[in-house]
Amino acid sequence: MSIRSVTSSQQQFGSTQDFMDQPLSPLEDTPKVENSLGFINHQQPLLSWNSVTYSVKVKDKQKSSIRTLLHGISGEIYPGEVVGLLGPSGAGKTTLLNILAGRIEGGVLNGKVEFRGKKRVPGVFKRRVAYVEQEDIMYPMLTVEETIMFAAKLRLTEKHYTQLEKIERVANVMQQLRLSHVKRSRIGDALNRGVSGGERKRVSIGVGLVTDPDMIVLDEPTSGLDSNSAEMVVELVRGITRTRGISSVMTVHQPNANMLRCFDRILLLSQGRLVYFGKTSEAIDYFESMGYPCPLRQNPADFFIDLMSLNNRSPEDLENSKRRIEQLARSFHPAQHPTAKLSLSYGGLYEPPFDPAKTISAGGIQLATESSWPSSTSSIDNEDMPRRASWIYELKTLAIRDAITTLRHFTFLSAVGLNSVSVLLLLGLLFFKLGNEIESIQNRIGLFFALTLNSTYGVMSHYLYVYYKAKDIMLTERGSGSYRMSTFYLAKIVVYLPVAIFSSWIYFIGIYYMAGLQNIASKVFVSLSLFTVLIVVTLGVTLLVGSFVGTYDLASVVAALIVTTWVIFGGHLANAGDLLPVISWMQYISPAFYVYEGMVRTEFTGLTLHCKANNGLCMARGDDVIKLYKLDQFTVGQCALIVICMACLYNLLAYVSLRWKAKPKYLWI
Ligand SMILES: Nc1ncnc2c1ncn2[C@@H]1O[C@H](COP(=O)(O)OP(=O)(O)OP(=O)(O)O)[C@@H](O)[C@H]1O
Repeated sequence: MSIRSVTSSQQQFGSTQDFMDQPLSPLEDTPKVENSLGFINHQQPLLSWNSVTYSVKVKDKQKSSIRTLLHGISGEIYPGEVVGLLGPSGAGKTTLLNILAGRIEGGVLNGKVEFRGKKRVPGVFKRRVAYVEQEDIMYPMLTVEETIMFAAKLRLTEKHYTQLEKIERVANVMQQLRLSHVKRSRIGDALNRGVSGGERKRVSIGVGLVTDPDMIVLDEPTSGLDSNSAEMVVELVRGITRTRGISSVMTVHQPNANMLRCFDRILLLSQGRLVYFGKTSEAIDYFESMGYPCPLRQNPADFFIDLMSLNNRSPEDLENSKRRIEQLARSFHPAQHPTAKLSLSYGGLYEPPFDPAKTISAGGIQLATESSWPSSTSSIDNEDMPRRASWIYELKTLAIRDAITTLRHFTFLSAVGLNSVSVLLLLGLLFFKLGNEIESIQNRIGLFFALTLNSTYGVMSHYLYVYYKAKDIMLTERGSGSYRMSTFYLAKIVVYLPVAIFSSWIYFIGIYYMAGLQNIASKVFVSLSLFTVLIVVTLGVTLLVGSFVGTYDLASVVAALIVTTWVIFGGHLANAGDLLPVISWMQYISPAFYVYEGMVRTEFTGLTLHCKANNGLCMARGDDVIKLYKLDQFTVGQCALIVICMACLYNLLAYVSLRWKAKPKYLWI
């Protein structure tokens, strides 16, 4: 019988026997490889945690106090085992999960967590654990296959894995997660149709799995999924856990009975306290022995969560539920509880780690084959092992990924293209054939102002948007140590800059010739170069703003303020030499000022203007215009040098700021 033919509402259990007697899902038919290691009791836990206590400072009505979110939680997880963390909302499931995954920030953490019986070494542990976040944060423009392949390229070193091995590994992961049929489909997002929610979640798992971890940690992998997709995700995790001999731990809000049966053990939390940690199959009997029998035909998970929840319906109910939770938390002692020590008992035997020499099929799916699944890297994962791919390989991989995502980003490219064409037409027609009359002075100056304005506003608004899209993914990937910040930053520059420059050159060159500015190669070159350096400065400032401002909305406001200040002090709106000393310094920190002055000087130098009427205001030489507008404070060479320095400075600051801000500050015990 297919598991999908039984919905959660149809599956009701009243006793341990009912609960365990239900037909197995196809994945539970996974053949058991003969155990050479003996019973699970002989195994060392992969991860163990002892008396974990976690507190944070909370501010309430101007008063700050310490709130303890976890109270002395202990436990362990063995290879081949799936543990579910259950509890009502706010019980501390995610907090505990993050501590186990080494991803907790802030607060005070006490206790002991050991990986393979030793204190965790952050660099090594990060590589051995795949953390699957609740949100599926991936590039929507990449296909399923590309997403997993880029993860493999970034996290499997060239030294230990050939390209062919990576390709085989990706194919295997897709096969295991039943993604092969959608491998060429894009991930998608709210605006672009992509794979389904369940498939997207499985891709997230695949991204972690492709690195061959010892443990998968999943935060609410079923949230937002329909019950069929949710069951499938949990079953697949269970199948993979078994066949590879890894460990899986996940938080699940309200698992239905089928999902619950996928957990070998469950850890029940209430108000940050351990209420039960033991075999799933024995939980009903345990609570019955405590005086809380599971009502007939109720989903055991719902029953457990009801037991652990505060009941706010009346003050009396609240008191009773508090007393119950207190009693349950006090009564449960892992050391005295046999099931908490026994660990995996699936079929009574431990299924050893995945044997690549065997082909294992589960639920009709071939899970792995000898030729295609290299052995775990655990044995070679020591301190001397290169942590990552080489710098240049990493840069190349990130740049290719950025190029693909940028070129497939239709909205972004349309906005950039539309901006180029509309600016070209608007400014080109507005300043068409300026001529050399005296009236053309204002138009020429206005044109250079408009060009600096657009290159700053346009670049900042477009690239801030794409950068924030990539930032969330970067933070997630940096959390698992996928790559260096230097390669991430340079890849962005390598990809964004040509797009920004090329799209800006289109209108700059078009407008230059439409307006009939001085057609001397050296002048065109100098103005175009100044304009280009301004784009580099703007991109640096954009990334700088993006690095220290948390949200895109706020960053847009900050960016607009910066560009407005640049433009106000850019030398066009107010005569550069006539500003009050108290604010005149601001023009010197505005790159637009130097670029504007440099371009105006280049254009007006050597320009002869024709006077129609001799009314005393006639300036026959462009050089006189430069003096009149006090745009002669710096030579063109000095202007160029200053903006080049600014381009280097802002990009360096952006890199340093990004590196500092995006560095995960996790607590380790
Ligand atoms: N950094 C923090 N500062 C203050 N309170 C926090 C912090 N982190 C978590 N909490 C609080 O601790 C409690 C446990 O949070 P946690 O997210 O671990 O619960 P949960 O069991 O995963 O809940 P849910 O199922 O709703 O996600 C919650 O009440 C939460 O508001």
